[in-house]
Amino acid sequence: MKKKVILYRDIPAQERQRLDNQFDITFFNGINEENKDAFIAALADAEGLIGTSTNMSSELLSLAPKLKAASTISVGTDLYDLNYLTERSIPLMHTPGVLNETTADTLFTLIMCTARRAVELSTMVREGRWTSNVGEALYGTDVHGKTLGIIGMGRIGYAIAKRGHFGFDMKIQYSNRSRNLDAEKDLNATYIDIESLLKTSDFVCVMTPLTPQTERLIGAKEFAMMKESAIFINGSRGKVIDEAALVEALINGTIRAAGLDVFEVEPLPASSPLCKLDNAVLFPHIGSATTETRLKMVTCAVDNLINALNGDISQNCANKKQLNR
Ligand SMILES: NC(=O)C1=CN([C@@H]2O[C@H](COP(=O)(O)OP(=O)(O)OC[C@H]3O[C@@H](n4cnc5c(N)ncnc54)[C@H](OP(=O)(O)O)[C@@H]3O)[C@@H](O)[C@H]2O)C=CC1
Ligand SMILES: O=CC(=O)O
Repeated sequence: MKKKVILYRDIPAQERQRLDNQFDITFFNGINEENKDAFIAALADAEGLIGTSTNMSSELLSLAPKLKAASTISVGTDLYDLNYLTERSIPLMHTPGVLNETTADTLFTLIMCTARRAVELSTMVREGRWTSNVGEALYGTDVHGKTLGIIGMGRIGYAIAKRGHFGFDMKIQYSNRSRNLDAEKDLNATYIDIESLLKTSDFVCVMTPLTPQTERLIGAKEFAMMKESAIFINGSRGKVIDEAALVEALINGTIRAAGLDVFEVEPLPASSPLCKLDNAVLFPHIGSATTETRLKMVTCAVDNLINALNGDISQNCANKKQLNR
């Protein structure tokens, strides 16, 4: 008999077929108030879960007593209660690596758009407010030759730094809990403490995972440490920063601008004060959102689930160490 698996996000047909070949699939196109009861009912028999963008609390997961493996179509694992899964010896599979370059492209787009005020000035043109040559009040700031500080120099941080170093002749500095020797060797990156990084970087880019240690890592105190000319970029998770403090910093001129792909609440409500600020560039969490990369992520997540339900968690298991397997 095929194992019962819940697919809670629509995926391309060829990948769906691969799941159907192996498992008895119950499909939900996202979980919402209307289908939540049906989802909860399906959890009772599910041995596998695959999808993304739904908060999988321990409360919800406790309704899946037969669960053997979960596979998230993301590298970030923060939507799952990893400790709870580990207590139950359930592996959480994720998709590291396949999205590094695309996500770094997105983050570099935020760097360029904020520095050159691309969205603000494009809007000016579209609205017929371009009436004379752009003067000093609307000048941008250079990216090339500046100092890029990366908080969270992991796979994606490295790919962003690579663009800065090779493409824009930027000086790279970074802050992690441990050193990234590849970045130091390949990109001449300097390892410094977070406070020094905040004080001396022209661009501060956050790329850590969301964990209890990184929640609200950057708040009012940290924005105050940054240069007035600094541009702040967040591609990690919204809760890694204090969003209200960022709004204050942008309004008060504590820092120059911010480029954000992630928010405390997603989708970002249009009523957010961020939406009123010309010096904030806001993307709808599109770090990895290209056709090519999203397909690679789905393929990876499907492989991961098949492997995990066959007892192989050697690749891409987020809690492998904790499971001692
Ligand atoms: N916007 C988007 O669409 C996307 C967002 N993401 C987000 O990016 C995150 C990072 O992905 P990825 O690069 O693959 O992950 P990695 O694990 O490769 O990198 C994370 C880095 O953060 C560092 N880090 C962890 N905790 C801390 C801390 N407390 N203080 C300082 N540094 C810390 C780690 O180094 P060390 O352990 O030495 O501290 C590591 O270098 C994901 O978890 C996800 O949240 C990912 C993809 C797309
Ligand atoms: O935010 C995206 C991810 O893959 O994590």
